Amino acid sequence: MDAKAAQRLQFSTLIHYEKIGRKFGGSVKFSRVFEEPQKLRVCVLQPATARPSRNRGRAAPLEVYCSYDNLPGSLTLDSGSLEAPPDEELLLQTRTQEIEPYLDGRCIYLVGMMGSGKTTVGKILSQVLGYSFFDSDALVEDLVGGTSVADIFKHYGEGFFRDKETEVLHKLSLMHRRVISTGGGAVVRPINWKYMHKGVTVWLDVPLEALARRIAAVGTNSRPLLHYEAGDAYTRALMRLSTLFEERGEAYANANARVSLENIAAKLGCGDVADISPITIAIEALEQIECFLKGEDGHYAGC
Ligand SMILES: Nc1ncnc2c1ncn2[C@@H]1O[C@H](COP(=O)(O)OP(=O)(O)O)[C@@H](O)[C@H]1O
Ligand SMILES: O=C(O)C1=C[C@@H](OP(=O)(O)O)[C@@H](O)[C@H](O)C1
Repeated sequence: MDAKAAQRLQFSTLIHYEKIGRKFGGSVKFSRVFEEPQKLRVCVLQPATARPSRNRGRAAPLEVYCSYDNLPGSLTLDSGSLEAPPDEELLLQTRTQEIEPYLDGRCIYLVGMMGSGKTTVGKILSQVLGYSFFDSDALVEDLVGGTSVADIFKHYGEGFFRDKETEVLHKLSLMHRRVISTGGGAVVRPINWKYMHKGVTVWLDVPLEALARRIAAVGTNSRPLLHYEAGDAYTRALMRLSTLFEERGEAYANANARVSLENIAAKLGCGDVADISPITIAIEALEQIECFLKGEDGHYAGC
């Protein structure tokens, strides 16, 4: 290492890292330009003593080690506190252990608009809870001899689909230890709420623009209610989702717990809800479920 570089490395203030924030996977950025950046090696470690906090987003101490390629060993340049994402998997498990006794085997029903992540988040929750996962759309398809949702709408109409959906929810209401991803429109029939309220209902509340982006990315083949509008895929999805949300917004609010991606983004200080991982959403769902369940027992924790 040349003398100039060595001198620089002695100043811990040399490195100004910008906080990692909620960019999952994280990165450390330097505001200084190093003369030979290609030779600089930076290693950021989370010491074993830094346990994931109950409070996501809280700063966890990280150690920053720097060395130059040609320097044997590494020279500790700086250590301090960076906002780093704690180990989300571990946090998910911790939160699960905390809520499971309160859940007492009750099913979890995820409700929300098409594309809100009910299936994605539902699978994570079922896995960590050791519950079985069911997708009510898939159960309706089975009930109609393996006919796809799109074909059921096409050949038999929406009313027929809704009847089958109610039948499926009735059957599920007699079961325990299941996480159920419901269809986006399951909330419109009051009878469905009677069945779903046998378990705990959770509304995944995602901004419509984010939903439209997701749906535009995967297409609308499996979602017949999005087939009608003209325009590009994003605009079509957004227009149709907006109309549906006007009709259903209030119905979603019947859920026992609400997981708002906008609220998560605000809590974690991340600008775009698209940066919120399904695991983070699952953790928030567990926290909101816990609030609801503790409230039921008279020990309201404050959500
Ligand atoms: N947190 C997330 N961030 C980004 N994309 C997501 C997230 N959750 C789900 N998705 C994607 O959005 C699409 C719809 O998700 P899905 O779980 O099928 O929603 P739903 O079951 O509510 O219709 C899928 O392509 C999925 O990969
Ligand atoms: O919002 C709706 O009315 C629907 C949502 C779909 O489920 P997902 O929310 O799983 O896409 C499916 O049940 C059907 O296409 C109708």
